[in-house]
Amino acid sequence: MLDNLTKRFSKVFKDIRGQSKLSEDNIKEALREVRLALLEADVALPIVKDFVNQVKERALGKEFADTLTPDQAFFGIVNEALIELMGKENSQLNLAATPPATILMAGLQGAGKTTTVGKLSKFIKDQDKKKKILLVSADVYRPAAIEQLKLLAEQVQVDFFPSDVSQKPVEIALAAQDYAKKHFYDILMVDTAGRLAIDEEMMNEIKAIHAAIKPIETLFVVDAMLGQDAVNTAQAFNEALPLTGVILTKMDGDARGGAALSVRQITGKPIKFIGVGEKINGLEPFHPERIASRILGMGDVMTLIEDVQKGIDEEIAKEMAQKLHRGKDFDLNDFKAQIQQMRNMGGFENLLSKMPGELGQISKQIPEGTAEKAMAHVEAIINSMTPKERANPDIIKASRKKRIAAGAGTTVQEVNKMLKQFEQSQQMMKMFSGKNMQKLMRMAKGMKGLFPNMR
Ligand SMILES: Nc1nc2c(ncn2[C@@H]2O[C@H](COP(=O)(O)OP(=O)(O)OP(=O)(O)O)[C@@H](O)[C@H]2O)c(=O)[nH]1
Repeated sequence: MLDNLTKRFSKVFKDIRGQSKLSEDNIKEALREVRLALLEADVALPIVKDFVNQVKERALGKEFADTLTPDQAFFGIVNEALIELMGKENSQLNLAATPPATILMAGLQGAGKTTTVGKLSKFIKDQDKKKKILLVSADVYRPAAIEQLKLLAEQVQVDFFPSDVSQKPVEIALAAQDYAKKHFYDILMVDTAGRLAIDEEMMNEIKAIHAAIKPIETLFVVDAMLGQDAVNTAQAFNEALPLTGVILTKMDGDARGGAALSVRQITGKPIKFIGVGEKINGLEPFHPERIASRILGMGDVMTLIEDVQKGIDEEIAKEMAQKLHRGKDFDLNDFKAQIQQMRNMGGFENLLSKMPGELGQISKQIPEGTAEKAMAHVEAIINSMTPKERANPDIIKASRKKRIAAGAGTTVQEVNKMLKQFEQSQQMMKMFSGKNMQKLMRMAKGMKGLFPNMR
């Protein structure tokens, strides 16, 4: 996803690195790279021009904090401009209607509409299991489409309102809405027929459905891989129907990213979700700042954290199973290795402070150097133990504790405190092991490339 853009943008900041300040002359090449990156991504020329001008104006017109190097300042400007281009913040699904909150899905054939109805039902259910959802297909031209939706409804365990090809689309939608009202559904999702291209008949049909059921959300589903074409069809639909949002599908296959960058600017409507795979859980809310972060090679830290959080239970379960299997616990040798790895990534505080959002804020509350000092202290104590003691701290007797303390230049109390803390942190350290560690390493590498001054 967005690989080409990320590669292109990695070149942008190289020329500025090492400069003492930003000037018209030394940002020229970087601006040219930004322009090329966006054009290659299939962003429309007027948007590209506007974007480059804005970045230029901001780069030359602002005083920056002394703590920022010019490349960091330029990076910040580009990041901000990308986020604004994509609509600043995540635009959530609006379900604030007298039930049922009706969602109408529109789009061309093969865009991924039906699949997205299934994914969206799962997304809503995952957030609130109690939500009662009803799905209906008004696609009377393809019996297979009705069947496909029925199967999806079974898969995500939501209800399905049957329809058949002899009925009129508006009648189907109205009957489903009536049924949903009478049976107290929270949400009704109406899937509609797609065509190969925009034609008047299809537009009239969907306009009639829209007028009849008055949906709270009218979502346009479009294949991101179509680039500018995706944006143009979204615009055409938007002129015929008051869209409330766009869902870009197949972002997993879209290395260019042009649609994600231009939909908001051209249609004025937010991208609410992106499709990132064929599977039923392949749907993510669209967060402009996270996408900007990916484009700029920073990885998607927030989604990474969510993944890590989601992964904890699984990790602990796996670790427990392995422990039972080999009869070995996470020991001080592992603990020391983890501290070392953390240091290789630039240190715990450093990592934390480079993370955007809430985590970045947390780092400001920790007095500088505290975490690093504590880690160094712990490491010194571990270093003065024998390998056997590290593997099994329980064998450490009082006399040995004295010598360990002396070896590390500390007291027995400190050794005891550290052993207690170690016990408590065993669970936490597992979070930074295996798969999660690899993810964090990748993220840290991305940051190091952009901030060469980082420790
Ligand atoms: N890789 C990938 N494939 C997707 C995504 N979303 C949908 N697809 C695939 O795109 C194809 C078309 O999806 P459908 O849901 O059948 O498309 P549709 O818009 O309902 O098509 P019609 O019913 O013909 O209008 C299917 O093979 C889906 O698996 C996505 O986010 N990523």
